[in-house]
Amino acid sequence: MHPDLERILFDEKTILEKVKQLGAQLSSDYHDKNPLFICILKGASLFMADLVKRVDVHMEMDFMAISSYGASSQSSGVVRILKDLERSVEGRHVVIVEDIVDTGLTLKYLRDTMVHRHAASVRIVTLFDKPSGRKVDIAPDYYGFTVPNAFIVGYGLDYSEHYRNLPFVGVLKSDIYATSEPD
Ligand SMILES: O=P(O)(O)OC[C@H]1O[C@H](OP(=O)(O)OP(=O)(O)O)[C@H](O)[C@@H]1O
Ligand code: HPA
Ligand SMILES: [Mg+2]
Repeated sequence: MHPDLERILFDEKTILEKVKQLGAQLSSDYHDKNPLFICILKGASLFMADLVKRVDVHMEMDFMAISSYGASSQSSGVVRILKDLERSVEGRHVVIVEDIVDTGLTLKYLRDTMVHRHAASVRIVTLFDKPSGRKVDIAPDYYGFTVPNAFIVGYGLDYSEHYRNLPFVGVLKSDIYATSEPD
C-alpha cells in the first residue's frame, strides 16, 4: 500500500496475469501481420514492456509521446504530440498500446492520425478502460480491466508525474489533488 492511495484496485500479480492473456490474444490475431506496436508515452511504458514479451509474433515497436493532462487530474481537452514516430505507418497493421482510455480524446486523436497516415489497420489495446469518463464515442478493441470513475495511479499512470513506478494500481486520495487544483 502507499499512503497517498485510498485503496488498491489491482495488485502486481493480477495485472501481469491479465497482460499475459492480452499477449496471447494479440499473438493469435497478428501472427501473420508483422504488426507495428506503438507505445503511447509515458503512461503506457510499463504495460508495453510487459506486453511485448508475451506477444509471440514477428513485430516492430515505435514510440509516441502525447499529453493532455499535464499536472492535473482532468484532461485539458487539447491533445498534443510531444514526440512523433520514427517510421511511417503507411500500409502497416498498427496496434496502439495505451494504459487508460478515459475521456477518449487521446484515443480519437490517435486513431484519426493513423487513418490519415494510411495505416492498413488500426486497433487499440488498453490495460484500463474507464467508460464513465467518456466525452467522445470511442471504444478500445482490447482492454484488460474496466475501472470506476476515480483517478487511478500506478503501473505507469501518474498524477503530476508521480506514482508511475508503483507496481500496483490504486485510487489516489482526492485530497492529494484537491489542494493543488482549481475547482
Ligand atoms: O482518454 P483520455 O482522457 O484522453 O486519457 C487517457 C490518456 O491520458 C493519459 O496521458 P497523459 O496526457 O496524462 O500523458 P502521460 O501518459 O505522459 O501521463 C493516459 O496515459 C492516456 O494517454
Ligand atoms: O485515472 C487516470 N489516472 C492517471 N492518468 C489518467 N489519464 C486519464 N485518466 C487517468
Ligand atoms: Mg498522465
